Amino acid sequence: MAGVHELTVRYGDITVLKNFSAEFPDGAVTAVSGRSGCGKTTLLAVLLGLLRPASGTVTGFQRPSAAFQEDRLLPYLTAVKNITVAAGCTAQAAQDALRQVGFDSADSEKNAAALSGGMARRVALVRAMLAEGDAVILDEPFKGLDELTRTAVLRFVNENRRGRTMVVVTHDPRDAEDLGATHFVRM
Ligand SMILES: Nc1ncnc2c1ncn2[C@@H]1O[C@H](COP(=O)(O)OP(=O)(O)OP(=O)(O)O)[C@@H](O)[C@H]1O
Repeated sequence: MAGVHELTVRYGDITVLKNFSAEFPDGAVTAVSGRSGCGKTTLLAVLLGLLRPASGTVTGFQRPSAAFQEDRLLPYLTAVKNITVAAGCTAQAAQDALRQVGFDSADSEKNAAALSGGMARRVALVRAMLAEGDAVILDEPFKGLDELTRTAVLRFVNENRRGRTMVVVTHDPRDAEDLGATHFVRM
């Protein structure tokens, strides 16, 4: 069972998480919710090993992949390259995946810096889903996507989860349901 135990996280003098514990069952989808600013993204950063807690332990999450709200793409690589470099897949696999989430071949060859916000979001999600690893961590994956695009992305995520443990931050109960969440963490 992956999880965090008695986690305390600080930014300077500000304590964001204090003795926080949660479980993320292996192979299940866990939806994480809570008011804005309560520390959801901070929790994800700890799960990914990007942020060191002041105290507490993290178990599981040996090789997680992630898509953050701000996408974190390499701006001067194409959409396809952003995926192949990080996920270690072929260009063909990246192109096929991008097509499934609504890209045409010209968009796939644009630099990330030239993509719209919703396109960059989709590249980041495809990258996270195609990456090898034992867990997938998604922060508000459908935020700002129109309904048709959301449907395509949702299908792509569900078809490419490969039974991995997934942690999804979302305010929307519909996201949790559509992703098949069976566990819920309220922060
Ligand atoms: N790098 C940082 N330096 C200082 N404070 C930070 C930093 N990152 C986040 N915080 C603060 O930590 C708190 C939790 O932020 P976090 O982004 O984890 O919240 P959240 O629950 O994900 O919010 P939202 O739902 O709005 O995305 C906030 O008060 C935020 O201002």
